Order: sequence, then C-alpha cells, then structure tokens
Amino acid sequence: MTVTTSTEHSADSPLLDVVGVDKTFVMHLQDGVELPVLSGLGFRVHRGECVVLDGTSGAGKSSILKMVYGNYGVDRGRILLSGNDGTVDIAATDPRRILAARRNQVGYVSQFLRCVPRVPALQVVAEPLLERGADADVAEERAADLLTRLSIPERLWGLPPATFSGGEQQRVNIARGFLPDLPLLLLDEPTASLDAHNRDVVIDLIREKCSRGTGMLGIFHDSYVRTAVADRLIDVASFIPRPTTQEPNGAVA
Ligand SMILES: Nc1ncnc2c1ncn2[C@@H]1O[C@H](COP(=O)(O)OP(=O)(O)OP(=O)(O)O)[C@@H](O)[C@H]1O
Repeated sequence: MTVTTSTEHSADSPLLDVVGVDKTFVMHLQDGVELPVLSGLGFRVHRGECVVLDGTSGAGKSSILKMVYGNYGVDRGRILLSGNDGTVDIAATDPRRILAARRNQVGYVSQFLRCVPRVPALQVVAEPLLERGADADVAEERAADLLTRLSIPERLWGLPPATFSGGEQQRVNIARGFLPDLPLLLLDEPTASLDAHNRDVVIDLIREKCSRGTGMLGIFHDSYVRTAVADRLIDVASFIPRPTTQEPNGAVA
C-alpha cells in the first residue's frame, strides 16, 4: 500500500498530480489484443481550479477520469491524490484505501445515474451526506435545496429516479455528486442531456464550488460550457501513444 502521510501538503500543493502514466487496454476475450491509449500522461489540478480534458472522441478522456477514480488500473506512473488525509497514489494502492479516498478526497459525477432501485430521488441525493454522518434532516434539507435549484419538481422527490427523463436523471446525479464537499470532483459530461437553463445552473454550481476551493477535472463536449468553466485545458491528444514502426532489419523505431 502506498500512502504518504505528507507533512509537505500546503494550500499550493496540487490536489491531483498525474505523473508519467501509460495505459494500454488488453482485450482478454479477443486473443489478448492490446490497445495502447495513453503514454506519458502528466498534469496537475490545484485547489479552486477547473481543468478540462480536451480531445477528440476516443482520445482517452473518460479513461483518465476512471483511472483517477481508481476504476481503471495503469501500466506505469503515479496518480497522487492529496487532501487532509495526506497523499495517496491511486495507481499503486489497495481497494480499501481507494474507497477511503472516495469518501474523503474525490467525488465523481458520471454521465449516467446509477443508484439502488426503488430508493426515492430525495434519498438518492441525500445519501452521500448521510454516509458521512450528517443528520437526516440536514441532509434532506440540503438535497431539497439542490433539487429545487436544478428544477426537479417536488412531486418527483418521493419517486425512484428509474423512470425519470434523461435530463431529470442527469440532474439528480449532479445533485448527488455536488452535495458533499470533497477536495476534488471529477465530471464526465454533466451537462450532456440538459436544456439551456439547467446547463447555466450547472455552470453556476461548478463556479461556486471552485470558488470554495474544490478542484475540478471535467469533460465537456459543449463548447459553451467548456468556455464558461475551464481555467485550463489539457490536450489529451498529445498523450496518444505514437505507433511503433518495424524497420526492414526487424528493429523497432
Ligand atoms: N474498458 C475498456 N476496454 C477496452 N478498451 C477501452 C475500455 N475503455 C475505453 N477503451 C478504449 O480506449 C479508448 C479511449 O476511450 P475513452 O472512453 O477514454 O475516450 P473518450 O476520449 O472519453 O471518448 P468520447 O469523447 O467518445 O467519450 C477508446 O478507443 C476505447 O475503445
């Protein structure tokens, strides 16, 4: 287990430091075909900044978020997450420490809502606060505030989100992801199914969270949203591995 209880962490230290990461997918059901996706990936995210992963479809943007969240392993390199608990290398630690990091250091708003069936929307949103020990009244009140802000009508709060529209589910997902205050938040296309009004609400939520010190790492295909929130772009295409060529004498260039 690689956990550094850092005494060097300060307000200027990055919340996320990705160093020299390579990633190749191996298709075990396809005769072990290898698909190199990223090579030498490196970037940082600091407190209060919104960093956007930029690049064409298939460049590896979602894979980067999944590596930072500990869903995907890496072949080489380090993914250092820092916070009050010290610094942990997500690329080299064990599942128990990854779960602890998800509780205290990093949140993830995926593109699609995944939640336990038959749980009402208000509970789905309040759950991350309840899991962290908040009173039920406080958690539900904050969940209700966020659902109101995201224009989810109160008549839906007591219903499970499984039958909600795509945009409604996405807004429940955003509310759930934005409720706890974690140092780093990963956003995978959080505005993809939203109308213009709700898209603007999400832009405001992102800015407000950043102004309170949260670091964001996100993917936004919508250039309006990207321009509105991005402090910095990472050009993921510059980390696509270059194909190796075989010389006539058998040497690999
Ligand atoms: N679990 C996986 N197994 C095998 N290959 C994968 C896996 N996940 C991603 N890939 C491959 O890695 C490459 C990058 O995928 P990824 O989803 O990270 O791209 P992206 O930049 O997020 O694309 P998009 O903008 O279209 O969502 C793709 O070629 C994809 O097929």
